[in-house]
Amino acid sequence: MTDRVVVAGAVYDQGRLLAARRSAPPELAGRWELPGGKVEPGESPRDALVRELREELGIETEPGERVPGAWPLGRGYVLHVWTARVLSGEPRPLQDHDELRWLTHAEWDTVDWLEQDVPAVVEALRHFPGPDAPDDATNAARFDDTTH
Ligand SMILES: Nc1nc2c([nH]c(=O)n2[C@H]2C[C@H](O)[C@@H](COP(=O)(O)OP(=O)(O)OP(=O)(O)O)O2)c(=O)[nH]1
Repeated sequence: MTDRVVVAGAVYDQGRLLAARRSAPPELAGRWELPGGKVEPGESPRDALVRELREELGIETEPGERVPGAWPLGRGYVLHVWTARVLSGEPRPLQDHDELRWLTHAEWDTVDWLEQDVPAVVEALRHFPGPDAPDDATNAARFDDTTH
């Protein structure tokens, strides 16, 4: 049986990556992750990501490129990561999280990531625009060209 996909966002803004601290379940609470959730049957990963980021953080986002890789989470789940830029809203920990933090590249390892997220975050950092990127729209268009 194929693993069920958990899609997570490497949400970036001004060269920083958004990290979210889980508030549940107890075995994951206090650890940091890339926000997202399970892809529902019949749903595209991009649609799932937009939905999860809206539900959990109250933001509207545009997914960019799929970060290459697939990270096993155990119990029949696998983590896929997409870059995503914020279109509107200020992220707030509405559901599943109790703290959010914007991290610069240099700060990426200053939070206690879930172990399985570490390789995903490292890979994501190689794929999201740094602070010197020309502008978000240009990057989003470039990513769209290369991902499908
Ligand atoms: N969202 C997310 N989940 C992760 C990451 N790393 C990781 O091990 N997980 C695990 C935690 C959860 O067991 C599972 C995702 O479940 P979730 O609770 O976020 O998904 P969901 O919003 O769809 O939840 P639900 O419908 O089951 O309540 O994957 C990550 O970076 N992001």
